[in-house]
Amino acid sequence: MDPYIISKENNGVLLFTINRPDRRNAINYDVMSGLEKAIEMAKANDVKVLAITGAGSQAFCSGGDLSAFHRLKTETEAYGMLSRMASILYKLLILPKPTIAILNGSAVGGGCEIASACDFRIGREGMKAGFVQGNLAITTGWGGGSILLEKLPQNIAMKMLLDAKIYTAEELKEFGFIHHIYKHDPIEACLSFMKESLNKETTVLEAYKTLLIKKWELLLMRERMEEEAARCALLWEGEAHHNKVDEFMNKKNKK
Ligand SMILES: CC[C@@H](C(=O)O)C(=O)SCCNC(=O)CCNC(=O)[C@H](O)C(C)(C)COP(=O)(O)OP(=O)(O)OC[C@H]1O[C@@H](n2cnc3c(N)ncnc32)[C@H](O)[C@@H]1OP(=O)(O)O
Repeated sequence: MDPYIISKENNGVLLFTINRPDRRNAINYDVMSGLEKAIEMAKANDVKVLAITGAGSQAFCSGGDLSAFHRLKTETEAYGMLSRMASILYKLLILPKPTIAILNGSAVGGGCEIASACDFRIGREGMKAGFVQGNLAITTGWGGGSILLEKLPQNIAMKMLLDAKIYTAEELKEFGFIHHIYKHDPIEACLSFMKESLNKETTVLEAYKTLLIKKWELLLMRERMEEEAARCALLWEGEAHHNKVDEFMNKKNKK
């Protein structure tokens, strides 16, 4: 099974689907490459919006693939992976087209970071999400913490990061993390949410996105996301983190 699917939907929507439902759409290096490719493809003239979702109905994305990344032990090893994804999420943040995350199911850890890098987030009724990194004795490491602090009121963003809790769709909507809760088909929901924008000329969409990109540049987002990756890498090599990941792996192996 391909780890990701890139498809052209109606009305100029390019859809990137993380296709690892049996791993709850966890991110490995193949998915990272796929996302990078989709971001490049979204720059084409016939693409108006880039949408990101996960395969199946259980998860949008469960963050970094703990099986694949478990072998990264040192700060340097972890930094290579974290910094690569932070650079991809920065490219997503500054894509000159509107972007939307369709949260078809749970979004945890790095899954929330990917969603945060998109301009809009819609969630399926009953979905849950949370920045759970703190429970693994690390922080956000893909730049998503810095993004969240700019997109949500500071007190709400800090509470979400510090508490590392999982929230319901209703709570997430109240926080302003998701902008709409849908009930049925995810693609239909995306097309409906983006309907008015999709009617506009690509040049108009790009021009507005350029205003936003200027803001991200002034806020030094690239530098801040890189620093976030570096700080997370430092915590990554700590014993506390490795113990927490071992707990997750042992639970999984005992099943
Ligand atoms: C590394 C980057 C870092 C960052 O910078 O942000 C992070 O992303 S840290 C966060 C890492 N993610 C997690 O801690 C989440 C772990 N997963 C879960 O909490 C749950 O799986 C879920 C996402 C809430 C879904 O729960 P549920 O629907 O009950 O499914 P299962 O737990 O039974 O999982 C099914 C299957 O998938 C495997 N799985 C799930 N998440 C991951 C993952 N992140 N990496 C690798 N594998 C994952 C899980 O082990 C099960 O496998 P099997 O037992 O073999 O079926």
